Amino acid sequence: MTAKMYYDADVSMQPLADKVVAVIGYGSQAHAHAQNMHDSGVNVIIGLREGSGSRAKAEQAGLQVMSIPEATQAADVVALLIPDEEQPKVYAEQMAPHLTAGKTLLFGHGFNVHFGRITPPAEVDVMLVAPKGPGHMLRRVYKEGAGMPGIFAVGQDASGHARDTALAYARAIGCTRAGVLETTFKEETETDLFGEQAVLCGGVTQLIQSGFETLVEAGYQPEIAYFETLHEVKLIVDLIYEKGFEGMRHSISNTAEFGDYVTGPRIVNARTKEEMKQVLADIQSGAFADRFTADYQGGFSHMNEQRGKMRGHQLETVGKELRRKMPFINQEELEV
Ligand SMILES: NC(=O)C1=CN([C@@H]2O[C@H](COP(=O)(O)OP(=O)(O)OC[C@H]3O[C@@H](n4cnc5c(N)ncnc54)[C@H](OP(=O)(O)O)[C@@H]3O)[C@@H](O)[C@H]2O)C=CC1
Ligand SMILES: CC(=O)[C@](C)(O)C(=O)O
Ligand SMILES: [Mg+2]
Ligand SMILES: [Mg+2]
Repeated sequence: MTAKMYYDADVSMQPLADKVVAVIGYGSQAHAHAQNMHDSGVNVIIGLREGSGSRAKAEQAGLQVMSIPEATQAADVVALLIPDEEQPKVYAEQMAPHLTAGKTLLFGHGFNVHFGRITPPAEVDVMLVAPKGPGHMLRRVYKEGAGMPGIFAVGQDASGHARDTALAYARAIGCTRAGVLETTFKEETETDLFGEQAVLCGGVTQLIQSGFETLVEAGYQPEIAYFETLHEVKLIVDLIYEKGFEGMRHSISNTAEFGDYVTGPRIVNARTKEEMKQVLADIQSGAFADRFTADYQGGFSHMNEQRGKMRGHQLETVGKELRRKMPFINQEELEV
């Protein structure tokens, strides 16, 4: 192992002991950070916009809610956890005037600092703590007593002890239970964007959808196609997650393993990897960030078109019905 890994025993929560931490927002990451820190004994307050629909949910969780400027003013550490595209304006108008010397500004992703959309003042500590997974799962695994790996970076160390604050925060949200390591804003931003686009979100959904469509278009029953190309993904991935490729391949049949070696490289091939390199180049150059910002400024027309397209897809409608009959699958709406 070359990276220095940090676990619970390596990290003190002392840097947050007499501090107030404001979490700005109460969405996927924010509610998980806030509730995990609250359960870890940190003094957490929430900053929300006027008329926010999340106020009641945060208060129900026992958290004190304020306006964003008030929370920024009241806190020692301010975690900005609203959508990346919304951050620059909210930061400039409601937070920057209250970010006085000695405070800490913390991000869950390096996007806005790395791409120059937010430039914090020199007298504050600037850091990121990025859990490697969705916010709702960050909360779920914490409640189960487990943790989610995370990475942290110090962008600016005005106080001289920014690293200790970042590590304490990573521990408070449960990341040091699973393993934490140090990165830079650049490395976190580029690897996170690449991972979610090429593999985790874009890659996985396209692979599932193409497999499902291939079977259905060939006349097979959509329910079988759903079980085969979507439901079972989790079962296979759980084995990879627990035991790596070799452990997964130990569990599957020799027939499946042979087909895996023969067919895998036909589906994800040298062209795919070449394309992945282009995707990474677009991320590194800022071209993807510009495209994302432009779509946001145009009312997210591309994003909304894509959302609409998938909503009525057979993969989704059949899946919804099948999942309803599986009581062991969490049937509750996501908490926020
Ligand atoms: N989603 C994830 O799992 C991950 C996210 N991240 C990073 O975490 C950050 C937050 O992302 P995510 O959790 O997905 O965000 P969400 O989309 O879940 O954020 C929603 C929250 O942001 C608030 N909000 C939205 N717009 C505004 C605005 N203009 N003014 C004030 N509040 C606003 C909403 O307020 P209201 O409640 O009033 O509607 C809501 O509380 C990003 O930097 C992201 O890259 C990092 C790792 C994983
Ligand atoms: C969940 C997570 O890690 C992502 C995919 O990076 C994100 O939601 O931005
Ligand atoms: Mg991520
Ligand atoms: Mg991300």
